[in-house]
Amino acid sequence: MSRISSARMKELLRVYFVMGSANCVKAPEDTLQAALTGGVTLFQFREKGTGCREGAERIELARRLQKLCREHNVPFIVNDDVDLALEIDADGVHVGQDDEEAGMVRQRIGNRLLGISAHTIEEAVKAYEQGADYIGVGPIYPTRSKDDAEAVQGPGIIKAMREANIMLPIVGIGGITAANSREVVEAGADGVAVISAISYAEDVADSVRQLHNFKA
Ligand SMILES: Cc1ncc(COP(=O)(O)OP(=O)(O)O)c(N)n1
Ligand SMILES: Cc1ncsc1CCOP(=O)(O)O
Ligand SMILES: [Mg+2]
Repeated sequence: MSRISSARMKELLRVYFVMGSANCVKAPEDTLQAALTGGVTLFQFREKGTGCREGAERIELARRLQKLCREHNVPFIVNDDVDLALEIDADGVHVGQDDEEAGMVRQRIGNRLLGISAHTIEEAVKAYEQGADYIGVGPIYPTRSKDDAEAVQGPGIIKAMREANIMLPIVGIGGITAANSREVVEAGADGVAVISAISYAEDVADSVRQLHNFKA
């Protein structure tokens, strides 16, 4: 299998659900099942934070969520943990600036999907050189889901990246809801990555459907 095309990656980024057990009101399997029914296009297993699963329990949870994604043909991305991604044969990995060096991650994962967090134009250029298939840019708006998040930048950072000729697929993240997703895409993002607007929604499937409405 060769590297994913930029066009296909952009389609997958449309509504990207990021989740771990710390983000769920119900069982993570139930939350993900509802989100898949609603039409998420990509999923990231981000098992961190208070009370998160560890060791064998973490791997078993990853496998159960991966199975659900496979049943819906939705690629399964692992946050931070390259060893776990390789162990369970995940579809890809997402790493940030403080994680394992992204160029090394690219070598380790072959043609699997690689997402890299970028907060500046310089980091976006470097992510391209390191072999990113997409960059995650944020927090765009204030978020309660990441204690160590960088400063909020607004959609303007995505516009600035596009004006600087960053052509990589971009997903905005941080505080994104159905009410503000359109301005993120209008700034140049190909899609939105979301934790709480999906995982804490009263009707999870419907929250995903609403997040799809940023384009006609
Ligand atoms: C799609 C997407 N974009 C950005 C991030 C943040 O990654 P990182 O900066 O490594 O922070 P953690 O998520 O690991 O706490 C992401 N996870 N996904
Ligand atoms: C993982 C991550 N990276 C930047 S902001 C963020 C948290 C996004 O969560 P929410 O969609 O609940 O604001
Ligand atoms: Mg990380």
